[in-house]
Amino acid sequence: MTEQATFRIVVGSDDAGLQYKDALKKDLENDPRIASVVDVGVGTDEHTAYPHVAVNAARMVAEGEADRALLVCGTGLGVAISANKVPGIRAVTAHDSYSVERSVLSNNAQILCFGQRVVGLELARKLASEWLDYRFDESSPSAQKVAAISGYESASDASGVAC
Ligand SMILES: O=C(CO)[C@H](O)COP(=O)(O)O
Repeated sequence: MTEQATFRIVVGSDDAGLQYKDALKKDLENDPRIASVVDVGVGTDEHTAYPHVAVNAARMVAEGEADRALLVCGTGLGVAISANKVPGIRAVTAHDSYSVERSVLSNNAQILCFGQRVVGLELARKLASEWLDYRFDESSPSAQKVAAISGYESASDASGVAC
């Protein structure tokens, strides 16, 4: 039975991540688990710095225009740091299978970041594919820990949420 297309994905990179972003985008466009792919750049010969691309993508997720984002820069670090500035966003850099799994199952992260200068393309493609199979379980023990993260975002509750 064909799995129902569920994810609306946004992809983005700086020029250091362009090659991987384009390769991953092509994979996603051919993946039956994907409903739509939006590319927020960069394009060829475009040199927008990673914070702007990452925040644009993260805002789309935070505002419900996309379900998840896949971001690439040289290390995968700058795009994650930038995306995490958007309230409600949990972005991680992960280059191994276990971390990718836990980024969803433990952290309910909506954004996965890769470093084109760090991980091989074939591994990145495999990790992106695995990532699409994971769904956060709101009834799991991890849910209250994720809620605690969100609690620290609230200006009115600087002490956070106990768990
Ligand atoms: O990896 C990057 C940011 O984390 C980016 O692709 C390169 O940044 P730079 O070293 O500041 O040029």
